[in-house]
Amino acid sequence: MTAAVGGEEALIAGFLPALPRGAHTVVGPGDDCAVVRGADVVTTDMLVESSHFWLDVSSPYEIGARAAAQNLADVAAMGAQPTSLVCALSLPPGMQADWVNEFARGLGERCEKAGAGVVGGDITSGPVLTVSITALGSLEGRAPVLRSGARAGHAVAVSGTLGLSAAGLEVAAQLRGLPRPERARVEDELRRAATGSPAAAAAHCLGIFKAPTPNLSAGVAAAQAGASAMMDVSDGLLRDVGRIARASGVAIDLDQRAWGATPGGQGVPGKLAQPTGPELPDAGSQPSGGAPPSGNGLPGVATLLRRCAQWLGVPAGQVEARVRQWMLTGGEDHALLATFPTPQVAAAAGFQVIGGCAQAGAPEVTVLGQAVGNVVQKTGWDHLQR
Ligand SMILES: Nc1ncnc2c1ncn2[C@@H]1O[C@H](COP(=O)(O)OP(=O)(O)O)[C@@H](O)[C@H]1O
Ligand SMILES: Cc1ncc(C[n+]2csc(CCOP(=O)(O)OP(=O)(O)O)c2C)c(N)n1
Ligand SMILES: [Mg+2]
Repeated sequence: MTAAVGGEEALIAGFLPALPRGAHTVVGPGDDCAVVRGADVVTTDMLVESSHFWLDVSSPYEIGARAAAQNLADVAAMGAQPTSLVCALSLPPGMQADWVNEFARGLGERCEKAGAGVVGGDITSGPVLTVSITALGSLEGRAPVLRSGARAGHAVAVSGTLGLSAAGLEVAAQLRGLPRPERARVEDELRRAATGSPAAAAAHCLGIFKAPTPNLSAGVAAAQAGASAMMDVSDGLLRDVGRIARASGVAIDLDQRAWGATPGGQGVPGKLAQPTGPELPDAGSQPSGGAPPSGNGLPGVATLLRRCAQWLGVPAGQVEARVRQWMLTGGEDHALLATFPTPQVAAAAGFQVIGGCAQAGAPEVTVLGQAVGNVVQKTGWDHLQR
C-alpha cells in the first residue's frame, strides 16, 4: 500500500507505536509542539536521497537508524545525554507505507537505545526522499564540551572507528555499477561471507556506511573525564581536526596511531595516495585473516579496511595508502574526536590517542610533522565542493 492511500493521519498513526516516548517527555507527539525536559543542546542534520544514501542500497530501517545515529552523535559530542528528537520526512511519490513504518522502526530503536524519545515530526511530499532531524540533549549540570577548549600540550584522541563508512561507500558504488543478476550474486556473497574474509570485511564496511554505530556513551564519559574539546567526525578526521585546531587556536599533529600503526615502530614504507610526497610508515603487515577489529581499536580497523580494499580490487601496492586515506579523510563513522589534558585521561575515558596539540603556528594540522597536502589530496567531505 502506498503511503498516499490512507493519507497523512493514517500513516502517522501506523508508525507512532514504533517510536520511544523517552524519559524526558512531558507531552509527546499529537499536539502543536512536544514538551520536553532536558533541552540544553540542540542540533539539526538533514539526509537527502543520493547525497547521503541510496534507496536501492539502504533499507528503510537502516536509513532511520542512520538518521538517528548522525544526530545523536552531535549531541554526544557536546558531552550531553540525548533526550529527544523530532523527525521531518519528505516522501517522493509512490512511497510505500511499509517503507515509512520500517524507517520509524530503525529511528525508534536507535533512539530508545540512546535513551532518547522521538517526540514529534512532520510529513510532506517532494521530489526526493529527505529526512530532517532535530535532536536535543541534556548537559545534566555539566559545562558543554566545545570545539574551542583544546590547549597546547593536550592529547588528541578518538572513540570509535575511522574510515569504515568511506570504504563502505565504495562497496556500495561498486554494487550499484553491476548489472542486475551479477549484483544479486555479489550481494549474496557478501551475506554469506566467512568471518575474517575480504567479503566479510566489505559487508561490514557496507553495513557501517548504511547505518553507522557511533559509541554515543563515550560523549558523556569524555565530558566527565575532563575532555577539553570534542566533536563527532562526520566530514573526515583531518578536516574535523582542523576545526578543533582553528576554534581552539592550537596546532595539532597526528601520528601513525591515527591509521592504526604503532608510533615509532618499524613500519614498512608504504606508498602515498599521490605520486609525489614523502613516504609515511604503514601499519605493518598484518595478514588478512588476523584478529577481528572489535575491541582491537584502530589497528583492528586498519586490518578490516585492508581486507575490504582487497575485496574492492585495490592493487596490493596501493592498499596501505588507501587505508590511510579512508581513515584520515573518511567521515560518517561518526567517531567522537576529543582532546584531553593528558593521554592518561584520554585512555581512562576509553579514547585512543592519535596525536597532540601545540602552540599555534601554520599549518594548523600536520601528520608526523608534514603538511596534510603531502599526505592526502582532500582532507574530507564538502557538500558544495565535490
Ligand atoms: N543553514 C544554517 N543556518 C544556521 N546555522 C547553520 C546552517 N548550516 C550550518 N550551520 C551551523 O554551522 C556549523 C557547522 O555546520 P556542520 O558542518 O553541518 O556541523 P556538524 O558537522 O556538527 O553537523 C554548525 O554549528 C551549524 O549549526
Ligand atoms: C549517496 C552518498 N554519496 C556520498 C556520501 C558521502 N557523504 C555524504 S555527506 C558526507 C559528510 C557528512 O556531511 P553532513 O551530512 O553534512 O554531516 P555534518 O557535517 O553536517 O554532520 C559524506 C562523507 C554518502 N553518504 N552517500
Ligand atoms: Mg551538520
